[in-house]
Amino acid sequence: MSKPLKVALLGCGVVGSQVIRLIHEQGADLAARIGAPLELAGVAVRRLGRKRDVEVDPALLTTDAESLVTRDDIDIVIEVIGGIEPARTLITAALSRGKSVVTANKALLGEDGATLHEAARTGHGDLYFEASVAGAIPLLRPLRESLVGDHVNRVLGIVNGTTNYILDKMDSTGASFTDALEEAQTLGYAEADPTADVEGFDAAAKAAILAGHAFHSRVTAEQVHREGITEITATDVASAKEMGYVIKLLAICARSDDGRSIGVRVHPAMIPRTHPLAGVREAYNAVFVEAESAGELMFYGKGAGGAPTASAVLGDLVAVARNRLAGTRGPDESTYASLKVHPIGETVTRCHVALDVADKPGVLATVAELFAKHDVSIQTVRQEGHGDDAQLVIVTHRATDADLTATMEGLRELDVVRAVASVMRVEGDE
Ligand SMILES: NC(=O)C1=CN([C@@H]2O[C@H](COP(=O)(O)OP(=O)(O)OC[C@H]3O[C@@H](n4cnc5c(N)ncnc54)[C@H](OP(=O)(O)O)[C@@H]3O)[C@@H](O)[C@H]2O)C=CC1
Ligand SMILES: N[C@@H](CC=O)C(=O)O
Repeated sequence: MSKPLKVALLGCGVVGSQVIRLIHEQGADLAARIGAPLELAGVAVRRLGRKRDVEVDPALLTTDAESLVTRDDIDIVIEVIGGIEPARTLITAALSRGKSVVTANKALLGEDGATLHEAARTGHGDLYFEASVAGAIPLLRPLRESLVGDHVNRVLGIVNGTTNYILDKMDSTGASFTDALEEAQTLGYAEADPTADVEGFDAAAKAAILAGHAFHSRVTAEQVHREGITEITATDVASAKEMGYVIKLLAICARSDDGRSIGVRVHPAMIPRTHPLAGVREAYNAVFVEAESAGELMFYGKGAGGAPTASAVLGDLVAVARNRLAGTRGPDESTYASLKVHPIGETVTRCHVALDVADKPGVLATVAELFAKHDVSIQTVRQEGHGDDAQLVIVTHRATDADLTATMEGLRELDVVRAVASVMRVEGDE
């Protein structure tokens, strides 16, 4: 057995406290799997004297994270503080000194992953971050390693537990968005300020990381088209249900038809109730990967929570510890092939639209003519109600988002259309 590897932990909150618990409870097993014991050498927090969810030796606690990560005797740094700063400065300081880093920080990787990967490359250390996307679900390592010889065409999934919980409650109980959000907050899924979840920022950061690994390209969260779920009403959810669909917040990363660029987007979409993603309930996550040779793969599990996320952190911890002992590094992510991210207008998608109209001759013809003018082909059209209260419900074939958007704008200006009652993308049944 080699001499102990010294670990510095930055953050002792929801995830950090569970990391400490696992290191303590499974110390002997981890040592056997690694070939050296792990020694927790310091824990950086914001406030001393706060009650923790795990017992921590007070002598290990410090508010001086910078001194901890730059200590010569530290081998591995685990960052579970979150946010951009000071996390970025601390991680780069550790990597540039040749330490290995494990992080769960999707916000930072989504905003500025390139800086971290470059620091890992020049410092000859490891940067592992399985926990940053979909918590406990092994997803990045399969993309980084198992599927690296294949050609991924699409990654499609539910990567935010809070929004999935809210949409699932709206679907199963008829709750309003506000009531479902309140329930998610009571259960501890959503933060007191749930903006990052409900506005899609969290999912967009994860989509950027996923797309980067699936397509070996550099993608930032800023390049991800993002729409949240705050505008979705109980009526939208109920009418989707009536038509055999369920609304989910999806992250979609897809190669363009000509293979020369990728589209990366996060938005609510209607999927058929028979689609496997429709069965993903509560705060669970699930991701489909479609690869040329492997075919369709589905990953499912807990995307959030202290213990599930700590499980992914521990997996990375063992991997970087083994690498250090073997004097090697994991895959180098700093030299990406560069597929460009195309703008949302070039993305090909389908649309469901409900129009309030009067039930009289010529209305359907005028509406159909507008779709044709913008090169959007209609797949199905159905009329509900009659007289002054009629509604045309139209589902399109695949068209570019630019053509669909121009069609929706045109519909709002047509005299025969009293209101565009709802517009939503449709995925999963082409
Ligand atoms: N919670 C989850 O389900 C998941 C979280 N993640 C990611 O894991 C990371 C951690 O999340 P989570 O554990 O929920 O966050 P918490 O807010 O629960 O914990 C953050 C910890 O960081 C400490 N901290 C904050 N600022 C500093 C600082 N400047 N110096 C030293 N310590 C500091 C806090 O100290 P103090 O306790 O004193 O305030 C706290 O212990 C984030 O990147 C998050 O996105 C990823 C997947 C799931
Ligand atoms: N807020 C996230 C948890 C961490 O990634 C979610 O709800 O999925």
